Amino acid sequence: DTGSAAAIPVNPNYDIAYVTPVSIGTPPQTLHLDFDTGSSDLWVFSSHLPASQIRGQTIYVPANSSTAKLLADHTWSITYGDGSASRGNVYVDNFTVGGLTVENQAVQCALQVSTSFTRESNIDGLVGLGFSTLNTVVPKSQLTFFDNAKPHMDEPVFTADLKWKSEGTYDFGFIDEKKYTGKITYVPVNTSPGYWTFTSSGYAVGSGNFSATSIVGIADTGTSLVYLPPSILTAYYRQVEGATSSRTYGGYVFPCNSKLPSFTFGIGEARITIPSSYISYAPVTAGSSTCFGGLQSSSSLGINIWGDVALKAAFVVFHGGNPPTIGWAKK
Ligand SMILES: N[C@H]1[C@H](O)[C@@H](Sc2ccccc2)[C@@H]2OC[C@H]1O2
Repeated sequence: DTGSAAAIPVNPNYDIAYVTPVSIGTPPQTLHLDFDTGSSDLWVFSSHLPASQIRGQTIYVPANSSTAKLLADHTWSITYGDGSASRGNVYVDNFTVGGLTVENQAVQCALQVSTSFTRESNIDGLVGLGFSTLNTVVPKSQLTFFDNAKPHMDEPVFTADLKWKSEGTYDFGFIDEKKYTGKITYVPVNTSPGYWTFTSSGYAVGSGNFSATSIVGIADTGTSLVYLPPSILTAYYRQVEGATSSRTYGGYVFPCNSKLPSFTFGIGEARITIPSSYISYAPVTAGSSTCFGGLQSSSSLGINIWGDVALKAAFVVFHGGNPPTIGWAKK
């Protein structure tokens, strides 16, 4: 089996997150979910939520699906890196992404979501594509859509072709040669943390020399920005006129009309360059002439994160073989 579905920016001006249409149940209910390689719960806004927590999202109504079955006495509760959270109960149902169907997929229904989810009216839930060891369902943890689909896939892979301010694609079960140029460089993945954790071989700021240094980090489609060690941030932002690390805005900001260098990171011998336009991320508040950077410090996170700002500069292969690997190509 294979599948292919759109990755649509939730906001026309800034790539905060991307959503992908999925079908759940019988007859099919279409929701737009945030595919997240940084977590492993598949959860949806549901008919179990209080109306006060819903603001335009589409809800999944298990009662309207003839194939939905409650997983009795199972619950889940998750808190994300940005402090957002949700919790609820669990059904299994048919789950289809871009023509690829998994029967009896655990669909975690929200009974409670935090305000940052309520505020994001274009996200109807998440599809965790991290390793199933991170799934929060108790007493029995559940498998991700990828783990359930893998045995039926032509190849045990999914790929991310995210794009700057435009619609990209998630493909499942195949690698589309038309979506990238040159070769795909694969590097090992450490699955123990439960994320797609890999080691980058170094970085360069603009046209500067490449600094060979191992950077352990995760590829996280659910995180908007790139979070790296402070030393790398200093090296980057000292090239940006008027850049400062702002306590007010919680990160590096600069005048929106400042000239920004590109940022290159290494994957083995290969190099991926993030264009400067991706790094001038967004005005700190609507209409402001101060902009927030797409590269920020990971010092408060305890983990380096290659989020959408980096991922959309590449074609990324999440290879679920034994052992899993991650592949990066220019496009
Ligand atoms: N893996 C990421 C996850 O997808 C999001 S959850 C989320 C929260 C609000 C709005 C949209 C998504 C959160 O930020 C970083 C990390 O946790």
